[in-house]
Amino acid sequence: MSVRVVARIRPLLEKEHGKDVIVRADRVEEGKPLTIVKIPSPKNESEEFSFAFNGVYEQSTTQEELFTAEVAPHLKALFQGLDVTIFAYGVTGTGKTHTMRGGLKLAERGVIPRLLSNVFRRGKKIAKDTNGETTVQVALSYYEIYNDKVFDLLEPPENRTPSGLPLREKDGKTVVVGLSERSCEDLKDFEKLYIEANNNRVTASTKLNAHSSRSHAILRVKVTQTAGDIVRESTASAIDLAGSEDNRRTDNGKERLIESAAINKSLFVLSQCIDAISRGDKRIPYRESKMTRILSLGQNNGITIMILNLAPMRSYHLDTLSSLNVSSRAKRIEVREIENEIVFKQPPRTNSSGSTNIQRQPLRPLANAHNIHSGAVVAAKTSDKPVKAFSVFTDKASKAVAPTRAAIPVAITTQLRRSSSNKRPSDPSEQIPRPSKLARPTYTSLVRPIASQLATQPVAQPATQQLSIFAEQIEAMVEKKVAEILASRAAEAAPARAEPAHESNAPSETQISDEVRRRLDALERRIDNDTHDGRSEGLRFLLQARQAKERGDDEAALRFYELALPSFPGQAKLLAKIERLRAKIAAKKGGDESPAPEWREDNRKVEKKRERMYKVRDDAEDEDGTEADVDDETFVDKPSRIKASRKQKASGKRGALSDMDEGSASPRTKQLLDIVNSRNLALIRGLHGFGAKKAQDLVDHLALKGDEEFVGVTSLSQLSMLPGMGSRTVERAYEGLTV
Ligand SMILES: Nc1ncnc2c1ncn2[C@@H]1O[C@H](COP(=O)(O)OP(=O)(O)OP(=O)(O)O)[C@@H](O)[C@H]1O
Repeated sequence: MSVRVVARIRPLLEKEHGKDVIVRADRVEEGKPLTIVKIPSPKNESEEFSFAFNGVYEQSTTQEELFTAEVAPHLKALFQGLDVTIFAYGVTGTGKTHTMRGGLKLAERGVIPRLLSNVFRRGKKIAKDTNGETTVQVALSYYEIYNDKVFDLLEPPENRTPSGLPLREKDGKTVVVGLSERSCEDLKDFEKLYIEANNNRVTASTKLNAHSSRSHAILRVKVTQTAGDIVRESTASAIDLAGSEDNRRTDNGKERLIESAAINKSLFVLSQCIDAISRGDKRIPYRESKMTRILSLGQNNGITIMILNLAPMRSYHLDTLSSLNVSSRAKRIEVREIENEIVFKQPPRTNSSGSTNIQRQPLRPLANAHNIHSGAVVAAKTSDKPVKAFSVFTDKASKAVAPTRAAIPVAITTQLRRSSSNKRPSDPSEQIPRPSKLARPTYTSLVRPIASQLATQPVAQPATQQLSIFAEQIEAMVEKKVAEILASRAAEAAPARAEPAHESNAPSETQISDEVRRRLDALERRIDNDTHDGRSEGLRFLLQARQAKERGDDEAALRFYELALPSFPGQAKLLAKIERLRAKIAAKKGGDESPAPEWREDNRKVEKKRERMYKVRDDAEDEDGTEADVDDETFVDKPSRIKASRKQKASGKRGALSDMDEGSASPRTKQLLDIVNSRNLALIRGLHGFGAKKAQDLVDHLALKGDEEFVGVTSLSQLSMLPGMGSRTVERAYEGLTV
């Protein structure tokens, strides 16, 4: 089945009454359901573009109608073991959150509460119909992707680590490591959890939406049906994507602008993925943003429903065209529907009642299952369909041919019809001419003028090559534009910020926490840069344990230390920590009101540790043998990698960089620094040894520096000291440059 894409046009809000409405729903012919969205051409009002969808919902559509038509029919499949994904896509302020979450009143409740209500009802019915032989358990996880970092919404914000939770591929699915999961008994349970969790979500008021979501929110509802020792598990995912926005219209301040850049970038990657799939490319750029990795459009086995939210007014004209363009292509993604395997319970399953369930229960292979559909089986059964996990309906002739620009779905006016030889026969809705001329989905409207400029330039290269250059150019230009805007805003704000110097020499609270955060960030980046083996995962747990201890949350700290143990088996120091924490927690639970001597000792240690952290020494060494920050690393590698690299830095390595800096007039040094200071993502990514992440981190870091009196990176040594850099990286970049 292809991804089902439906469009929902929201009504005018009170303040919008009297505005010019330009988007309307239509049907292929009288008596048929609404499947077309019509919108005038921005260049010529008398021309109208038509976009075909699997369903179109008018302004008057209620929450219940949408749910009943689009989501309810898939509940049966969910209980049959299929995963179901529903996501809302669209420009900011078009009604995504309204559609997914909705209001508190019964009639206004959105897809998510209705989905849960139906899941509980169906679960109860199954238990009743089987006289309790089959039990149905529901567990939730809920997280957001904010500035391309994953944060658990079921945990309080103060538990967040600066770089968020890591992702990992497991059994062909992307999982968030360290995500908590809560079991949910009934709708009341869910509502309490959901409302609380939504308070943790990052939202803010922007000029275009008073309650704009600044993150992508992903709710996963795991349904586990157990009958004797047979367990069937499936997941419904409901995703409320943040909206793309035109920063010329938002008047966004710096923070909103950075968020906006992250949102627009991830949505741009999503549109690139959709394009790549619909072109039949081998390489789909999922990995370029966390959101697309998680969404894995077209790669998830199961049912996917994309709801495109639209605002009907003229003020959204170009944004609406852009999202119509992307979504109408998404319709062509084909997904295999494969049930999750049934699992035979061997040792009794420990189900997810705890607050931390690190990863999905692995599905064990089942030799004698009669109702497993493996990909191959399904493909064999449907021999006329491609074996790939996703594919695009294309004309035979175009299959072997490299896609050209003309092969990409294009918009044409209703007056123009395809010639019969050009028709796409496989999809009836394709009888509706597809729109063209429009700029391809753009990263943000910041780029639109650039994009249209590029789009109208004569095409000299082969079309495929030109498309990729086009995307890269857009990306590079947007990065540059965002950096420029940030820089100019920072420059404007600078005089206003100039304040009298602090009278005391003591660092302020914010300075301190910034410094601590920077160090934690640096450690986390190192973890991120490590390969995703057990060791880096272990390190991450150690980091989380340490942060939990800092907060005084010993139980969480213990949990994380225990989770780290498999990565560092038999480590005496780690075991000792775990023992100490267990004893401490047991003593606490024993109702001992006055702190035990051990407690007091620990508190003193925590105090000491805080003092040390606040001093923000570079050499975070453990002087007195008590638990210090780097303790956790010292039992990871002996001798500590950090110590070794510091020594290196202090001696030879730093010397090498200083040598390169010596001739700061040296063209190569200058060239490298120029590239860095350009903050141009594409250029920085081109440096030897810089991957996408490292380049992005550097650009982000430099953007944040806009706050300070920062003139740019002036030496290679300085560059090597920036978070995530290091002397080796800088040397490699330097050596890789040809002047
Ligand atoms: N179908 C609808 N009926 C009534 N009001 C709606 C509808 N859709 C959206 N709205 C209203 O429009 C406003 C914007 O909607 P919403 O916050 O859901 O947009 P959004 O797409 O999630 O925006 P963002 O991406 O900025 O988070 C809200 O006040 C919401 O209540």
